[in-house]
Amino acid sequence: MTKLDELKDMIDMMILDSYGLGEKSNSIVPCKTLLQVMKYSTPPSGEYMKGLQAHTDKQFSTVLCDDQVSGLEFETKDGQWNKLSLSPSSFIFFVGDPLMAWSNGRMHPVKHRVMMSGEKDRYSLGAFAVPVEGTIIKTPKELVDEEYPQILKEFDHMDFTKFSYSEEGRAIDSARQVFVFAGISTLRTTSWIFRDTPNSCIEIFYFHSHWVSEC
Ligand SMILES: O=C(O)CCC(=O)C(=O)O
Ligand SMILES: [Fe+2]
Repeated sequence: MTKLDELKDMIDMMILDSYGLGEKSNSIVPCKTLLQVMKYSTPPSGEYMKGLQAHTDKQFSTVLCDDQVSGLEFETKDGQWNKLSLSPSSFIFFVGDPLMAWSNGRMHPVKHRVMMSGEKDRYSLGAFAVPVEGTIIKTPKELVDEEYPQILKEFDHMDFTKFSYSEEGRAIDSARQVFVFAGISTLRTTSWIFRDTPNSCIEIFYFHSHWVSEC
């Protein structure tokens, strides 16, 4: 088991404990880890250029580290974009849409993007926790109450992933896809148009994607 898996499992345990579910289970959903290295090229001088479009993660959760070349930004709840600078020894943990769904909206999948400026390429390493095939994302009954009525129907993670990459899914703002796909009270709507420009500077430099473990 890799150190990154240990970190992810520790965070899962902290989440379960914080909801009083630690006694019942020691993992949230069965996942495999997908490791991916990304390179974002330095933009033409003086430009501020998109490296990765704004999105919420479709994987269950993500542990990310970088080479201290800034570029990662996150959106606050009031719509402001802030830069995130990681120290050399730190990792960031992103709540993905499926973890938000499991927690019945108690955990917030923050929207993030990469914007490049300056003179150095950026490299990042992501360890994406991907639910194993056939996993149904379902809120435990303990997380549904009057304050938090159920917001999503249970769904197959693979079906959601396929939807998010479909033409219909791509026309919807990333953060809303899961609500359109599985929302209980949300009407199916495509009014959130996802905008993209062809001038992105992301390049998957070393797409070494392999399953490193089964948890
Ligand atoms: O490379 C980064 O800094 C962010 C990557 C990311 O958000 C993703 O791949 O989902
Ligand atoms: Fe992401």
